[in-house]
Parts: sequence; structure tokens; C-alpha cells
Amino acid sequence: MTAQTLDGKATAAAIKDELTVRVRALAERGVTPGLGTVLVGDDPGSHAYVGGKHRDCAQVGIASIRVDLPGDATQADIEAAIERLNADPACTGYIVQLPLPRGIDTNAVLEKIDPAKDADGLHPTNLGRLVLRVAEAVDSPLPCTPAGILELVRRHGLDLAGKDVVVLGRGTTVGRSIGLLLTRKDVNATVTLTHTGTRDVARHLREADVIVAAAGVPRFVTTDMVKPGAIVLDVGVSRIVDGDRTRLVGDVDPAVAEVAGWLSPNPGGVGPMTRAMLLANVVGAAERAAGIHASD
Ligand SMILES: Nc1nc2c(c(=O)[nH]1)N[C@@H](CN(C=O)c1ccc(C(=O)N[C@@H](CCC(=O)O)C(=O)O)cc1)CN2
Repeated sequence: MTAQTLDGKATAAAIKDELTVRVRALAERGVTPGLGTVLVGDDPGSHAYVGGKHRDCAQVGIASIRVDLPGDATQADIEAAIERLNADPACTGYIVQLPLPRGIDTNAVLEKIDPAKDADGLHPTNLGRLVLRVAEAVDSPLPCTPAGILELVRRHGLDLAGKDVVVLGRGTTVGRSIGLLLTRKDVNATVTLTHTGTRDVARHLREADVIVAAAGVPRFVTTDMVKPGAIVLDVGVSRIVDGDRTRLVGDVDPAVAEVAGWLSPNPGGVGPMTRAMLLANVVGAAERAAGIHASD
């Protein structure tokens, strides 16, 4: 058996086409959405991701505002950049690329973001809305990777209701919040969050109908840990430098394709979906600011 592919690249392309139409409708009302990014330091991965976000913006007609700060920027420097984006009318939504350098208080930075401009859904107000289940009612932004995973699965016709999902990793951008989305009544999955303190991760994984691997450990998930036919989402990525070449290696051993029913490639799976959901959050925020609502 070879797993079917959860094609994030093609799915993200389709979402970008839909967003282009919504951006044109905003333009007719004189509104141009603008995505801001704050990038601190010279981490190659973060540079690649931010570059990709701005390329996506150009494709769909969203304006770009890029703030790059040196690796020795202080907490005050970063917070000052945030204040400027909060006040800039051309910036309708923005993100602070994570991780921030050691010594920076990430939570304090995230709290400074205007929740109405929070394109990552990581401000405590927006995460709180998700916890309190008011996120749908007020149409607030959702964390991009978890939202991208759900959209990827949904657009491949897969139903997670009643499924046992095991999430690997408890990081801010994926593990902490994906359970809140998966356990919403419209999804209805059952979620186990595993992490470095979990006693027997492999036992949990073997029982899972769905695995969300977001540990950032290269090829952690091997064939013996996967139930035949399971849906496997490979989220974590490690950049392996090999001479003058850099290889991207996911959390899932590619041989898992022989056992799983569905597998998202890495690259080409969840990464492009993360970027597509970011654009969706930016367009959604611009629409809300213009008085257009999802149900209109
Ligand atoms: N502020 C945030 N920081 C981080 C987030 C986030 O959602 N918000 N998530 C990750 C990184 N990330 C988004 O920023 C991200 C990861 C991967 C990709 C992507 O498109 N990957 C491509 C490969 C790109 C490459 O060549 O490196 C793929 O998987 O095909 C985009 C965004 C941590 N930080």
C-alpha cells in the first residue's frame, strides 16, 4: 500500500486563487489589505518563511510591509516596531516571526500586537476566543498551521469525526492550539497531546487514527509507530546542512508512506497551507474592518 498524498502545494494554490477574488472585491471598495512581518535575526529558516509570505502576498494582491531587525535587537526595539505597525493604516494585519532570539520575552511581544491586526491568531485575546469557543461567532483569526492542517484534511474529503488524533509536540504555533480546533463540534475528533514528558509516545502513535507530527525531530515517526491506513501530517521540519547544500527533513520517515493511508509530504504539505491560512487571516481582517462579514 502507498499512502495517498495530502497535497499542500496544490491546495494552497487553490486557496490563493479564491483569496485573489476576495482581494479584488476589497479593491473595488478602495481597500488594500497589507501584511506586515517582523523578523529578528538571521535564522535561515525564518528568512525563507518570511520571504515566502511576501511572495504569496504579491501573488494575491496583498501589499507587503517588511520590518527586519538585527539579531541583537532589544525587547524595546521589537516592541517599538510593533507599536509602529499597530499605528500604520497601510498594515491591516501582521506577524512576528517565531522563534525570537534567546533573551527576548516572546509572550510580552505577542501581547503588544493589536488583536484586530493579529494575523497569526497568537494574541492572548484571539487564543482566548478560541478557548471560549467565540472565535467562530466573532470570526477572529485562527493559528495558521492548525487551521491549515484542518483545511488540508477537509479539502481532501477526509472526515475526522470520532477519530483518535495524537499530536506530537506542545509548541506555541501548533501543539498547544490544534486540539482546540480538532475538538470543535464541527470537527469532533478526540485528541491526545504527547510531548517530551510522555512516557511511551510510540504506544500512543500506534493507536492513532491521525498523527500530527510537530516535534521538530528529524524522522521521529517510523513505520512501526503508524497504524495501517492512518492519516499522517508531517509538520515539523529540520534544516540539515550538508556541505553547501541544505536539506529539509520532516518529523516523519518517508517510508511511513508504505503504511499510512494518507501522508502530507514535507516540504509541500503543511508549510504551504500555513502560508495560505496567513493570507486568509489577513484578508478576513481587512474584510471585517471594511464591514464585510463571512456570511455576507
Ligand atoms: N509567527 C509565526 N512563526 C512561525 C510560524 C507561524 O505560524 N507564525 N510557524 C512556523 C514557520 N512557518 C511560518 O512562519 C512556516 C513553515 C513552513 C513554511 C513553508 O512554506 N515551508 C515549505 C518549505 C519552505 C522552505 O523551502 O524552507 C514547505 O513545507 O513546502 C512556511 C511557513 C514557525 N514560526
